[in-house]
Amino acid sequence: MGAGSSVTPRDDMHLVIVGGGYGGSYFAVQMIKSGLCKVTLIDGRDAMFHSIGALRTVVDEDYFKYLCIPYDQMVGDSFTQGEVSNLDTASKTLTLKDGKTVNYTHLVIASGSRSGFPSKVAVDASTEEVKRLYDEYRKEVVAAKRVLMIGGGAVGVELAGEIKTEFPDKEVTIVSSSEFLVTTRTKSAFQKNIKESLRKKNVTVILGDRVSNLDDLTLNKHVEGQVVKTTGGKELTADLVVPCTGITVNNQFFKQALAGALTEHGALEVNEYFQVKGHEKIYAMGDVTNVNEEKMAYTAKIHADLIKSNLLAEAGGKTKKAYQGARVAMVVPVGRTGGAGQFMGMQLGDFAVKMFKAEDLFAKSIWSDLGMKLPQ
Ligand SMILES: Cc1cc2nc3c(=O)[nH]c(=O)nc-3n(C[C@H](O)[C@H](O)[C@H](O)COP(=O)(O)OP(=O)(O)OC[C@H]3O[C@@H](n4cnc5c(N)ncnc54)[C@H](O)[C@@H]3O)c2cc1C
Repeated sequence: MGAGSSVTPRDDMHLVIVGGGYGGSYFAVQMIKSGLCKVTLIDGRDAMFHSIGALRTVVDEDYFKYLCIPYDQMVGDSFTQGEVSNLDTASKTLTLKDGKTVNYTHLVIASGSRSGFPSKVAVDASTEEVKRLYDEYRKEVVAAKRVLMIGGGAVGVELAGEIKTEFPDKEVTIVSSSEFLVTTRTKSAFQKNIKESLRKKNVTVILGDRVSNLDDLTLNKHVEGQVVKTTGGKELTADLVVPCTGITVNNQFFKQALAGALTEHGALEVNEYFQVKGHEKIYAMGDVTNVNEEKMAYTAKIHADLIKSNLLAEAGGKTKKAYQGARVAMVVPVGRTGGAGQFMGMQLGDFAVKMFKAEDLFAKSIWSDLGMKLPQ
């Protein structure tokens, strides 16, 4: 039992968490600390991928040491490595790709989302593989004089900023079909600030125009002089074209079993306690849910805190709390020197963004939240 805890351990409870991203890892650490029950964290990787730092690693080899947070050091024997391939809700069994099975009494689905490299990596990519991927990709970036991002969400903007900060002589362009950068959930002052931040770095931004010859392009590889065409009639030349076009829910293993709770986008419908529709003992958190808010590590952690306190409340016969939603906190670095942010109704400029996030991309706080010592 956790030190100083008044929780009565439940020997009949086995809490299994699928997905050790920002939500699942933090939740596992907290639940182990609580001493309530046996906890198993399952992930296909050997280490949590700190995706917030992924784009810095594209230009800075040194950042790699913060990128992969080893599960064995984080949760010890409570970790099982393997990609979950099936869920059977009748027998309460998960099957892993290697055939191994894990039974649960309570299940938390925190399998998150995927997006193209270099913002995320495969569910089964080892730390060694992740290092190799970024080392190789850095060479593609170094070789390209002209880099073009397809998509002006947070990933397109941040990657443009990282490349321009490290390599000011490269031509960097963002093409976005949306008229908004990052997300429509931000105020016009944020839009103005982020555009100004990109302008100061000499990033070319084309909004409200769509790449029309995607199928003809070689993506994520240095190919001298590719012509990127847009529906607005532009022809742009780039030596590296990077897709930065949004996220897809990781739902393969529960698609069938939880078909009745899937939204049209494949996310899981949850109630105000994060219980999956129609399943009292199955919870979901983070990017995999249909909660109508920005998909963020920050909100995944708030979901985790709520599920934890409700499991403890339930065990102690106390009243559960309903989710009240999270306020938008959007801080987008444009390289390590600044960017734009919107936080608790305030607009943040270069200095605040640099101090709050841009310098270390939350490496210190993420490692520390997981009870880990930051590598030197
Ligand atoms: C470049 C970038 C910058 C970002 N910056 C910020 C930021 O500054 N602040 C912020 O709050 N958010 C930020 N985000 C968003 C944030 O990363 C996501 O919202 C967050 O990762 C969601 O956390 P999660 O726990 O739901 O899932 P994830 O972090 O996606 O983790 C899911 C985990 O599940 C595992 N998994 C999936 N399927 C299976 C399976 N079948 N079997 C076993 N394991 C499985 C995966 O391996 C992974 O470890 C950023 C994202 C990117 C890409």
